[in-house]
Amino acid sequence: MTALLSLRGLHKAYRGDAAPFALEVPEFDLAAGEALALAGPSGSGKSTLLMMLALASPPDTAEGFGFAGQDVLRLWREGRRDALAGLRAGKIGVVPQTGGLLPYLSVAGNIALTQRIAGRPDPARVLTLAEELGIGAQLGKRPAALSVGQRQRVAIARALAHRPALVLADEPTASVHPELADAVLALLKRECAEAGAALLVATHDPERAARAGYPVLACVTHAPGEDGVARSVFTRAPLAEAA
Ligand SMILES: Nc1ncnc2c1ncn2[C@@H]1O[C@H](COP(=O)(O)OP(=O)(O)OP(=O)(O)O)[C@@H](O)[C@H]1O
Repeated sequence: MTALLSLRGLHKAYRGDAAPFALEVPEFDLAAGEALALAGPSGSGKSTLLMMLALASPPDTAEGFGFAGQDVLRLWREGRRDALAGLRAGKIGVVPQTGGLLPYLSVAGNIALTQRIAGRPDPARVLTLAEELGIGAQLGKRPAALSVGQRQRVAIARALAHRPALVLADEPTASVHPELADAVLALLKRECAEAGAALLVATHDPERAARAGYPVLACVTHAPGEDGVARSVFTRAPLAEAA
C-alpha cells in the first residue's frame, strides 16, 4: 500500500506565550481511501496537526512531508505558496470545527465553492451530495436559515464536492446535537469511502469515533518538563510499500 500522506520527524512549537507547546510526529502514514480518527484532549495539538496537513501552516522542522506525490517540505522551504495553494485547492477538503460557510452564498453556492476554486465545476455532484446528506431541499437557502446540524452537513458536502484525495475534519460534531453526532461521523466516513478519499477526523471523543467505525490514533501527551514545554506526540507505524 502506498502512502497518500507521509510524515517523518515533524516538529512544531508555540513558544512565545506563558504555556509553550510542542507537537511531534515521529512517523505517520495515511493510505489513499483510508479513514482514521485522531484523538487527544483539548489543547493536545489536533488542530495544529490538521492545519499543517491542510498546507495552511508549515512545520518548524521535519525530515519528510510527502503528500500526493509532492515533497511538501521542499515547497515550504522554497516558499512555493502558489504550488501549496494549488495542491490544497485541488486535493484537500476541510470540514472546520464550526462555521466556515459564506453567509452571502446559498447552500448550493457554498457547496460548489471548492469546485470553483479547484476549477472543476460539477453541478450534478452538488445535487447528489446534497441529496445524500439530506440537505437537498435546502439548496436555495442561505446558511443563516439552516439548523446547526444542516450547516455541518453543508460543510461536509463542500469538503467533498471537488473530489479531494484527502478530507480533514476538525471535530466535525462539536456543534452538532449529541443525537446527530454518531450519524454525522458515519456519514462522513461513508461519503469519503464512496469517493475514495482518505479521511482524518480530529476528535476528543474516541469512543464515539470507534463506535462510528473509525480506527483511533490517540496522541501521547507529556506535562511540561523542566523547559516548561508541554508536548504531544502523534505517531503511527509506516505503511509497507506496495511490491
Ligand atoms: N497560534 C497559536 N499561538 C500560540 N499557541 C497556540 C496557537 N495555536 C494553538 N496554540 C496552542 O497549542 C496547543 C495545541 O492547540 P490545538 O488547537 O492544536 O489543540 P487541539 O487538540 O485542537 O484542541 P481542541 O480540542 O481544544 O480544539 C494549545 O496549548 C494551544 O494553546
